[in-house]
Amino acid sequence: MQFTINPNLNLDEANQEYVKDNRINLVNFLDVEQANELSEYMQKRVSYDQAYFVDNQYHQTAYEKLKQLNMEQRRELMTKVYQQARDGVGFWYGRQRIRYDSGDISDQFFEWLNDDSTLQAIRMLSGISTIKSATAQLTRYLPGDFLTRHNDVVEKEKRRIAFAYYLSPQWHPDWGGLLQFYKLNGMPRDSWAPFFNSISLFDVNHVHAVTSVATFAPTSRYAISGWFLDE
Ligand SMILES: O=C(O)CCC(=O)C(=O)O
Ligand SMILES: [Fe+2]
Repeated sequence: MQFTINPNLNLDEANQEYVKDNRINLVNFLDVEQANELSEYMQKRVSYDQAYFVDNQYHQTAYEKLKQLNMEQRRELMTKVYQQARDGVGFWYGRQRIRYDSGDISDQFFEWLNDDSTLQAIRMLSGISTIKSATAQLTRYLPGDFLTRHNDVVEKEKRRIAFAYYLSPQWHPDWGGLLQFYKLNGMPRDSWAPFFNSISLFDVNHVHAVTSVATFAPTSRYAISGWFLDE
C-alpha cells in the first residue's frame, strides 16, 4: 500500500506551529482508508510483547507467556512494576517490532516513513534539514497500561523528533492514554489525546508521559511510534 499524507496539510503553516514550541499535533494525518487498514491490522493481526521495567531493567515478554503466570506470580510481578512506577520510572504496555521485509502493512508503512518524500515533509515541517531516517514500533496500551514521565533523548541513536501516530477508532479523552507534557521542573502542562488518525510530533527533549488508560476504557490505545533520526 502507498500511504499519502492529507493533501490539505500545509507544511509551511505546520512549520510555523512546530517552531513555536518544537511540537505539533496533526489531525487527519493519512487518508482515512489507509488509517482504517492500519488500525484493523494493529487490532487483529499483531501479537504484542509486554514491555515493562522491574529490578531497574527493561524487560520484554510475549503477552501469551505472561498470561501463563499464576495469580501469585502475577501479583509479585505487578507489585514490582507498580513500585518502580511509584518511584518515577515505570512502564507497562504492549509493543511489537515492525518486521522488515515481511511484506505486511506495518512493514509498508515503515518503508513509506523512510521514503525521501516523507522524510522531506518532516524536514519541512520541523525545519530540521538533517533528518535522515525513521524508526518505528507498534504499541498497544490495554486498560491500566502506562508510561511514566521521561524524555526520549538517546544520544547514540541521534533521535531528534519523536512521533506517535494514533490508530484507536473514536478515542474519548476520559479514557486516559493521554500524551501528557511537563515542564522541566516536573509540573504538568497540556496533553494531547490519541485521536484516530492524528499524529504527535515533538522534540525528544520534551518531558512527557502516556497517562494510564482508564480501567473502564472499552478499547485499547493503539499507536505506531518512533523517532526521526539524524542518521
Ligand atoms: O504513544 C505516545 O503517545 C508516546 C509514546 C512515548 O512517549 C514513547 O514510546 O517514548
Ligand atoms: Fe517517549
